[in-house]
Amino acid sequence: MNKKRLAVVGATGSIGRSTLDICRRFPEAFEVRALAVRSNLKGLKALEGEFKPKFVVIYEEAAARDYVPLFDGTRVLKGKEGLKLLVQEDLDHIVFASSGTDAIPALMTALARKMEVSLANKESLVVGGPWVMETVDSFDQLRPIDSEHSAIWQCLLGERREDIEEIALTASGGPFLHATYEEMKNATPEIALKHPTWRMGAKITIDSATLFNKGLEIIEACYLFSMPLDRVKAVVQPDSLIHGCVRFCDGSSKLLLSKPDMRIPISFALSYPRRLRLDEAFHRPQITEWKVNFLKIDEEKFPCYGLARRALQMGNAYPPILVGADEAAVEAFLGGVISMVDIFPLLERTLLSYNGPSNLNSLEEAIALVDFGRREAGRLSRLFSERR
Ligand SMILES: NC(=O)C1=CN([C@@H]2O[C@H](COP(=O)(O)OP(=O)(O)OC[C@H]3O[C@@H](n4cnc5c(N)ncnc54)[C@H](OP(=O)(O)O)[C@@H]3O)[C@@H](O)[C@H]2O)C=CC1
Ligand SMILES: CC(=O)[C@@H](O)[C@H](O)COP(=O)(O)O
Ligand SMILES: [Mn+2]
Repeated sequence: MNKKRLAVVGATGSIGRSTLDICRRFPEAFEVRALAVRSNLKGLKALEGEFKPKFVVIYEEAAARDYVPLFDGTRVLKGKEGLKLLVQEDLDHIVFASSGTDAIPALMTALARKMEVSLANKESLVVGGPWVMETVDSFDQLRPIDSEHSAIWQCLLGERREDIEEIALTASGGPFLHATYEEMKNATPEIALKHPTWRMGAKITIDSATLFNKGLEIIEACYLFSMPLDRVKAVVQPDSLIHGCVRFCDGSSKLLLSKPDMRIPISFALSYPRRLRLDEAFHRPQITEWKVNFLKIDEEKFPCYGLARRALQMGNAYPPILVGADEAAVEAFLGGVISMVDIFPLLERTLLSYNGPSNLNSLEEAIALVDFGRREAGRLSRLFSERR
């Protein structure tokens, strides 16, 4: 079997490390040729030592100046240009596991070059869904890693589009599933960062606590599977054992169940159409341990979920604004500037402050609106904090 030559963008993060763990376990299947990070030089150095990539990309140019590669042969690329150049190299597959929106141009280049892509980064689809999807060549070129989307993708294998009635994503409900409003208002970042079922980066963990993550995932699913909003739902499944469900026109439903471990959807994206034999470290839940318990999302308690759905209905300009606004809002919460319950009004007011066209014509305009959302929510969060 030829080894798949991989690049991992966001190599030092939660998804990046899980991806590299799969590469570590299957050295006969994968060769790690390129690693990209934002600024974590220490983490990158350790990975360079282990995987000996041909080149590394450091997005923050100031940080890149201090990087002395371990091996003479390692090429160091920098900044935006570096990320774009990564796609030019001799690769079979790129994993987009970075946070934020910086890697969208590289994703577009990879897709346009018909390369295989595994996508964890949900912001790319929420911001650029229409343009990303029109560049995708085939069902298996863009392979979702986000657990719910991987589940739906797997449920759809071998099915006809016109037979799908409804798609349902599951939500864990986050750490505040049973909390009161007062408890959420007084929650410290430390409490909000304690996710009940998944270990993830800080930004997505806070999004899970407000259920904004599920709102983003609804938008991600609508674009990815080309489904109208009224046929894409989310339900709470507190154990995170079931990740997604598709209901078909004959009354049958398919569910995908696995232990909550991101290495499982990652391995499927990397090895599709094969499956890798993951060892007992992945503890397959026994059938008698399965709990098929679902709850409705409490939209009053978690208004960020509905706000994201509304944003998609309002036009393709609004999801990018929300993405930028939420980055600023989560940063303000983690920095102690606002309370967790301020995140919703901050996002809503940022959306309302936009008075440009509801529908955009280009990806560049969408990316510009992420910046608008970030700036506007940053400004509003300072006002919120003065009033506290
Ligand atoms: N964690 C999870 O289980 C899941 C995550 N996702 C999505 O996957 C993405 C990553 O999440 P997660 O792994 O939790 O995030 P982390 O915060 O753990 O890691 C982010 C990674 O992205 C890198 N990065 C950030 N900006 C850039 C850039 N401009 N260029 C190159 N690298 C960059 C960081 O580098 P550095 O270390 O140098 O800062 C780091 O390696 C997000 O979009 C998230 O929504 C989706 C489903 C599940
Ligand atoms: C692992 C994964 O895919 C995350 O996006 C997950 O969905 C977060 O958990 P919540 O269901 O709590 O948002
Ligand atoms: Mn998810």
